[in-house]
Amino acid sequence: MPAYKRILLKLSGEALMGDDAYGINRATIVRMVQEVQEVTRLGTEVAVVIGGGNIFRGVAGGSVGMDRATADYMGMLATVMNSLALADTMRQEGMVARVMSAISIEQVVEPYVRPKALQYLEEGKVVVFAAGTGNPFFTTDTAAALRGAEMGVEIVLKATKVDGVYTADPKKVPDATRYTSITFDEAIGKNLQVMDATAFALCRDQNLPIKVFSIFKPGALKRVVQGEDEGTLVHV
Ligand SMILES: Nc1ncnc2c1ncn2[C@@H]1O[C@H](COP(=O)(O)OP(=O)(O)OP(=O)(O)O)[C@@H](O)[C@H]1O
Ligand SMILES: O=c1ccn([C@@H]2O[C@H](COP(=O)(O)O)[C@@H](O)[C@H]2O)c(=O)[nH]1
Repeated sequence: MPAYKRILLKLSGEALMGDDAYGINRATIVRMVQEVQEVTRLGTEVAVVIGGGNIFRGVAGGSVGMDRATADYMGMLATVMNSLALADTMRQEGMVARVMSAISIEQVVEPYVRPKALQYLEEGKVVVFAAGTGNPFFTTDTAAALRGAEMGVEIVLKATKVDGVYTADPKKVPDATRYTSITFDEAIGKNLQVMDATAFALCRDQNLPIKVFSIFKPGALKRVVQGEDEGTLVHV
C-alpha cells in the first residue's frame, strides 16, 4: 500500500548523465523511469520536475559574463530537453506521460495550465513540469515546491546524488552526518545547501514535507512512497 495518494518527484538533472561527462545517459534514464513506473503501479499519482544540471553545467562555460536572466532561460530550456526525454522514455516503457512547460513553446510542449495538469493526474497520467517556474533567478527545486503546492501533493520527494540531508555537504566534508529528520527552520538556519532556501521556505509555509533521498539507490523511491525508512524528512 502506498503511503501517499499524490507526490511531486524532483529528479536530479545532473544524475541523468550517469557516468558520462554531460547529457543524458540512456541506461540511467531508463532505470529512473522504471523506478517511477513501480510507484505508479502502487496507485500513487506522480508529478515530476527534473533539473537541468546535466545539460546546463555542460554549457555554463559559454555563459560566463552573460546576462544572468539570459543564462537562466538557457537553464530552463535545458529542463525542457530533459522533460521531453523523460516523457518519451516513459512512453517507450508503456507509461502515459504529459509534459507541460512554464514558458511558451507551444509547437514543442503543451503550456502549463493548472486545471489540465490536475485532470491528467486524476486520469493516472504522469505529468512532467518543464522549464522550472518560468522565471529567472529561481531553480527547479523551487519549481518542485511550487508545482507540488499547486497540485496539492502530500509530499515533495527530492531524488538526488546524496542519500539525505547532512550536517554539511557530504561531498566536501566526509565526516558530515546525516539527519533522519530536520525542521525547515533548522535547514534554513544552518544554510544547508541540499535545496535552496526559497524551496524550503515555500514548503514550510504550505506545510508541505520534503523527503531527500538517493536517486542512485535501487528501490529507494518505492520504499519512500511506501512510507519506509529512507533518506531525510524535512518538516515543519
Ligand atoms: N547539507 C547538505 N546535505 C546534503 N547534500 C548537500 C548539503 N549541502 C550541499 N549538498 C549538495 O547538494 C547536492 C544536491 O543538490 P543539487 O540541487 O545540486 O542537486 P540536484 O538535485 O542533482 O540538482 P540538478 O537537478 O540541478 O542537477 C548534493 O549532491 C550535495 O553534494
Ligand atoms: O525556475 C527556474 C528553474 C531553473 N532555472 C535555471 O535553470 C537552471 C537549471 O535548473 P537546476 O535547478 O539548477 O537544475 C538553473 O541553474 C537556473 O539557471 C531558472 O532560472 N528558473
